Amino acid sequence: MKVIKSEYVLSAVKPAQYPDDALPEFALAGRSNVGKSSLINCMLQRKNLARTSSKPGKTQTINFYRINDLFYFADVPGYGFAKVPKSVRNSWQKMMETYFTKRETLRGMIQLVDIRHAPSREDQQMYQFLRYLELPIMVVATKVDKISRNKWNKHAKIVKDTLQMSKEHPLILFSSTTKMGRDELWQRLEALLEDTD
Ligand SMILES: Nc1nc2c(ncn2[C@@H]2O[C@H](COP(=O)(O)OP(=O)(O)OP(=O)(O)O)[C@@H](O)[C@H]2O)c(=O)[nH]1
Ligand SMILES: [Mg+2]
Repeated sequence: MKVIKSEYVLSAVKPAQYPDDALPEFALAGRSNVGKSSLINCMLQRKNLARTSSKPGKTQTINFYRINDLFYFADVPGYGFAKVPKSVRNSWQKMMETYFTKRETLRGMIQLVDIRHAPSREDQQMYQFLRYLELPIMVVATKVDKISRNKWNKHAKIVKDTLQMSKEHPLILFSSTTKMGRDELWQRLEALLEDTD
């Protein structure tokens, strides 16, 4: 996709605040610091449209980005971040559960895992939860630039096996640093946008 226009629209913590123009939407999911906001910037070739940080817990609201006036990316807070108080974590979790289950315009989910590590229990739970929603899922194994090429296949297999990934769902090896996987993810997203139009 040629990105002609990409803009931050708004941040929401509850459904009444979500954009209501009914454009299709793709949401990110993954633990804190895995690279969700970085992936959005990489896809849009924007350095700092979505705010990133080397410290986990940067994204704290659901942030909506509109692309080519055609669809949205929704950036979300990550899970598994121990350093915020439990009450805050619980409210994030509720906010996310509401968003994932109630958002009718969701056309697909991009679940990120870190290629370097076997998916955590929370990653596994998230994948199961997304399957239950019956939306298209793309699993993105990111930070591929951090391991050597001869380990990619082995690590990809660990991701697939640990998540018990369905053959329906693609695993895309990705790096926001080198842009590896960017074209493949765009192809998947474009196909989903065309599918149900
Ligand atoms: N080497 C490398 N670093 C990455 C990659 N993607 C993200 N990072 C780095 O990882 C850190 C976290 O990235 P973010 O995009 O802020 O992560 P996030 O998932 O949005 O985190 P939260 O908002 O806290 O949930 C930053 O320091 C990024 O520069 C990647 O593909 N390769
Ligand atoms: Mg973020």
